Amino acid sequence: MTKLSVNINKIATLRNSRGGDIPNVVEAALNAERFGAQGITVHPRPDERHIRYRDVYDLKPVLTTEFNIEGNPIDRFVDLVLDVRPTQVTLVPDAHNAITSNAGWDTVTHKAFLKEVIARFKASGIRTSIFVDARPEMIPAAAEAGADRVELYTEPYAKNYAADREAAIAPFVETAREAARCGLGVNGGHDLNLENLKYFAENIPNLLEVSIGHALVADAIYLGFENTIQLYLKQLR
Ligand SMILES: CC(=O)[C@@H](O)[C@H](O)COP(=O)(O)O
Ligand SMILES: NCC(=O)COP(=O)(O)O
Repeated sequence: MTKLSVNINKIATLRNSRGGDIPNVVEAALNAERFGAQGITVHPRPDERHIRYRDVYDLKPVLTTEFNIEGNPIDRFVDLVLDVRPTQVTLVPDAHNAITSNAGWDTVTHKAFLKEVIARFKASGIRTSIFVDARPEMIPAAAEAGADRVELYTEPYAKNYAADREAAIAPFVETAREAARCGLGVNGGHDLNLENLKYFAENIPNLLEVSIGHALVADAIYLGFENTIQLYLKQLR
C-alpha cells in the first residue's frame, strides 16, 4: 500500500508568520503521526522561509515514522542530512528563489554530481530519492547515479487532471514503468490533493509513497487535522 508522508512545511510557514512558536512544528508532526501519517516530510530551503534547519534537528529524535528530508543538495543541506541521518533524502533541483519546487532533475546532465552526493548519503545508510519530471528518458541515469527511488513531480498531473485525467496520468505511468525496469522505487508528490490522489494511486504501478503538504494543511483549516489525514489515507486504500 502507498504510504502517506505528511509535509509540514506550511505548519512552519504559519509559525514563522508571527515570530513565535505557535503552531509548534514538532507537536504538529507528532500529532500527524498519531493521526495515521506514515511519514513526515520537510523541505528546509536555503532562506528557511518555513522549515528551519533547527526544526530538522528537533524532529529527528522524536519521530517514530519515516523521516524524509527534501532539498537542493547544496553543501549546507548535505551536511544537515548527513548529520541528522533521516530515513530518506529526496534531492530537488530548486533554484534558491523559487516560490516552490517546479521541475525535476536533468539526470543525464547532472549524473556525475548526483552519483557523488548519493554515494555519500548511501554510505550513511540513508535511502535516496531523486525528484524527476514524468520523462522516462530521465530514469536510467537516475538508476546509474545510484538512487534507490525517484519521486515523480506531480504538479503537471494535478494541473491537467480536471481537464483530462487519462491524458494527465499517461506520462507518469510510463515513467513509473521505466523506473520499475531500472530497479527504482517510485514516490510521488507536489500538488496532490483529495480530488486527484485516488486516481493517481490507483494507476501508478508500485507507488511506494506520496508526500503531501500544501493541500493537506489547507484542507485541515476546514476539516480538522486528524480528519484530513484520515481522508487522505482513505484515498490510498
Ligand atoms: C519537492 C516538493 O514538491 C515539495 O517539497 C514542495 O516543493 C514543497 O515545497 P514548498 O512547501 O516550499 O512549496
Ligand atoms: N514532495 C512533495 C511534498 O513534499 C509536498 O508537496 P505539496 O503537497 O506541498 O505540493
